[in-house]
Parts: sequence; structure tokens; C-alpha cells
Amino acid sequence: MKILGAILAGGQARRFGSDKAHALYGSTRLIDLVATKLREQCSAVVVCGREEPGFDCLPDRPEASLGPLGGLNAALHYAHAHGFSHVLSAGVDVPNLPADLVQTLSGGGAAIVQSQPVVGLWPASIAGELDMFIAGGGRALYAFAGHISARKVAFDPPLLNVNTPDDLPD
Ligand SMILES: Nc1nc2c(ncn2[C@@H]2O[C@H](COP(=O)(O)OP(=O)(O)OP(=O)(O)O)[C@@H](O)[C@H]2O)c(=O)[nH]1
Repeated sequence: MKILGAILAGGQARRFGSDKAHALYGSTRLIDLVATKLREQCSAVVVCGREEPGFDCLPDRPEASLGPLGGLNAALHYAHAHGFSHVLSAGVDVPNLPADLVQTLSGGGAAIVQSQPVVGLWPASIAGELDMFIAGGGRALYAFAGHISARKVAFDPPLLNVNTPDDLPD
């Protein structure tokens, strides 16, 4: 498997109230924590849905403001065009990604983390299918995962998802 790591980093972060990607978890920005975890398991890493200095960045496809699915679609098409077999996606707000995430999600077809569908392993070959799903009005990642019969892998305890400043350690 040649895997492209994709940090889905658009959106408004309304509940957080400021730029979540640059928020500090301890002494490290969330986006840097996620990038480190993805780099350990992927051949390359891109940021989807924002311009971020120091990263290769992709605009959402077909346009901005469609939610994380637009970022995943951009990553899948980039992966397909550049010889990657899979995309490992993660939100910028999921800092504690396990080191063996690829292994956990591998096993045929697409797989997402139960209750956190922004974290998933997706074959690049489904890029065209996601284009059609979005063109048909689909916007929810979870619905797309169901549409392609992605496996759902549960984590206990669930992965930390930073939605508000209270989710960060003191
Ligand atoms: N590329 C891309 N990523 C997005 C978009 N919307 C949300 N995301 C990312 O998807 C992940 C989950 O986002 P949410 O928590 O659902 O939305 P949010 O905008 O971050 O926060 P809220 O406004 O509080 O819902 C985060 O990492 C976001 O940065 C988008 O339109 N494009």
C-alpha cells in the first residue's frame, strides 16, 4: 500500500471559537500533532481545505464549504492521479491517532473509525464514486461511508476529538 495522509482542515470551528488547527495541545499545534502521526504511517501528507505554510495543500473538490467530504474528495483525486493506493484521512482535531491506525483499518475496502468518520482508510479508486455522490447532493461523510459499505471500526475508549477549548488538556 502506498498511502497519502490527508489532514481535513477546513470548516469554521464554530464550537471551538478560533482557529483549531493552530490551537496548542500541550506545546504543539493540533495540525502538527496530526501531521506527525500521519507521516509515521504514510508516504506523504497533504492538508485539505486551507492554505497552511510548510504543507502541501489541496483545495476542496469540487468547491469549498461542502464539509469534510470535499476535502476527502480532493485527497482521493490527488492520490489517484499520483500513484497512491489509499488515503488515510484524519481531522485536524483528532490529535491522538494510534501509531497502528493503518494496520487497524486495513483488511479490504474502505474503513472508518466508528463515530468519527473523518478518520478513515479509503482506496484511491473510489474517487470517481465520491464525485458522483457529491454531485447527487451527498454531504455527510458517514452517509458516504455507508454508501460504499465501509467497515466501521470501534475504538474503546473513543479517539479524542477536540470540538471545544474544554476538550484540550489544562
Ligand atoms: N477540507 C475540509 N475540512 C473540513 C470542512 N469542514 C470541516 N472540516 C474538517 O473536518 C473535521 C471535523 O469538522 P467538524 O468538527 O465537523 O467541523 P468544524 O468546522 O471543525 O467545527 P464546528 O464548526 O464547530 O462544527 C475538522 O478537522 C475540520 O477542520 C471543509 O469544508 N473542508
